[in-house]
Amino acid sequence: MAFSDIKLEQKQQALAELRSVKELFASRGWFAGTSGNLSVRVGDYTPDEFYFAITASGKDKTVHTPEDYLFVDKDGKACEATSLKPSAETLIHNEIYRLTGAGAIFHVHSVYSAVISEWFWERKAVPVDGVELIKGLNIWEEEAHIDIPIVSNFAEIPRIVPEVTERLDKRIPGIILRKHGIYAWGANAFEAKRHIESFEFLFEYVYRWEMLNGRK
Ligand SMILES: CSC[C@@H](O)[C@@H](O)C(=O)COP(=O)(O)O
Ligand SMILES: [Zn+2]
Repeated sequence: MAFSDIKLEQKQQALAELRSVKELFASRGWFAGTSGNLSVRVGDYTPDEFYFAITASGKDKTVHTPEDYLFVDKDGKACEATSLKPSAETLIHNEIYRLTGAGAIFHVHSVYSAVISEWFWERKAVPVDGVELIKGLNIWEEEAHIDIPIVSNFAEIPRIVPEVTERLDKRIPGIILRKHGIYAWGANAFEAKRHIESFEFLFEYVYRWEMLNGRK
């Protein structure tokens, strides 16, 4: 399927979803200092051909402008003539879509995710035990244990991609970049939002639990 074959309404819907999620996350203070990026996939999917709308790089995500988003292909290249640059982290979105076929991917920076990713860096995963909001990740076993993978935060994004390939766990709809933030995805924007909110809750829980226990 060529990008031009995708219906205009579908593209407009993706942009409307991005706009409303961006506004909500901004109201929570999740885009400090222009950080964070969001994307929603459009059209049919195969691992070799897909398209998505993504936030343009370096924008103030607390405001709406006509230059907030652009469409890119499976290589992260713009689908239409534009002076906008896609997010600097577009290749991470590309790899997550390629591996999972997700419908939306959201990335935010939070102090809790950054602190606990460093705290658990040696084990390369944040462990969470039996917390109810694990069910928000669509994992329904009682007293489930999950390990949320952490990958390196290299300045060159292409160096991060192979770690995402290696560490992404299809049962867990998220991956943490060390001292950076969370990527969460889902079949659509509704699910990706539920996942990122659940992760952020779990990070704060784990942080507070570790503090309470005075772990060394
Ligand atoms: C300004 S700090 C954040 C960036 O380095 C990056 O991690 C980020 O999340 C936003 O980059 P962007 O290129 O705007 O998508
Ligand atoms: Zn980031």
